[in-house]
Amino acid sequence: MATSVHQFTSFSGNSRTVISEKARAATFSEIPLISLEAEKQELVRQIRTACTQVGFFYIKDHGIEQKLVDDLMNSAQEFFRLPMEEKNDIHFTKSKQLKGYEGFGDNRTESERKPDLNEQFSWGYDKEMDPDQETVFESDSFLYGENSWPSQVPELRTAVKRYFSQILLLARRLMSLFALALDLPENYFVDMLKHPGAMGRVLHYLPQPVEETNVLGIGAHTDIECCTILYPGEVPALEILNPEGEWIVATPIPGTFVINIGDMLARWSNDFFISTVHRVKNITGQERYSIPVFVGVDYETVIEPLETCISLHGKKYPPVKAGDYVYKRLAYSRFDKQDFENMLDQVGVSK
Ligand SMILES: O=C(O)CCC(=O)C(=O)O
Ligand SMILES: [Fe+2]
Repeated sequence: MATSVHQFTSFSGNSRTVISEKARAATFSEIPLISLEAEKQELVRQIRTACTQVGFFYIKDHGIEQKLVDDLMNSAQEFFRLPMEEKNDIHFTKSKQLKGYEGFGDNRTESERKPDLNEQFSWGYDKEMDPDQETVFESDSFLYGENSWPSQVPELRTAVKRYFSQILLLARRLMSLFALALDLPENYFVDMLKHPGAMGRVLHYLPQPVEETNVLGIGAHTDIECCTILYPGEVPALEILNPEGEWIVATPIPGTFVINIGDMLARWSNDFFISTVHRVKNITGQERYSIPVFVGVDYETVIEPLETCISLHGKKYPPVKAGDYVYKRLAYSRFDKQDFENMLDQVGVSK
């Protein structure tokens, strides 16, 4: 049996053994590379294998132009270069939906709540950015609020809109493939992506000391929503925990996105799809930027293990409302215990 250096327990209560703090490079067979232009049945087969065995995969032939990514990266970098006081004008604590700027150490993603060595700019779904928008948009969720944009860099808003609108289309495409991979009707999840609880962010990581694991770009965690569509930039620093308990580096492959399953889809599929533990350890000596988009369903949706996935183990998770689940998780890593509880009271989410 492998010697454990560390035990990692995710928010869902699943526990994983880590056998070494040091990461090694991944081979392609460990993190599959999937072409979205593959023949449909074959594509669904590859997606099912990736989601049930790895929880992470690269996609190519996705149709998103690199220019949209570059424009967003450039304007976000311009924002990050602003003086701290100006960035703090849109500090996330001023937004009920926790959108806007988060400084170094504001976020404590890891279960032991060590501060993350990154700053970030976040936005949420807005129907103006959605090419497939419903004409009627009705929701009682407070999470669909205004985004916080920096007045100093107006092009950031334009670049986000252009990028996010294309990513939303890709998100619906991926979610229909996930439905097929779970033997559900193709539109099963897409019908719950009418005004999806999707959020995007640009992250800026500083280089960190080579063998320091006490401070990480992002501490070990699993993602909250159904899946994440990540543009990982060019700097290799994203590490994923493989079934043997080793950290392996998901090296960026030009022209691809990294897709991973999050806890919402793991819960929905009763852990048939794996929400894989990952972290960012930037020991390259270079600054790093990445753009994850977290794809969640309409915030009103109740998520409960699917009948098609409960035969072996029964239902492993109680039902949760998507918006409550997301908010609780976001607030948990951003506030201390007392403030966290006050925030939940204020927005009416049960503890
Ligand atoms: O920056 C990355 O590569 C990953 C970011 C991440 O894991 C997250 O924001 O949840
Ligand atoms: Fe993540």
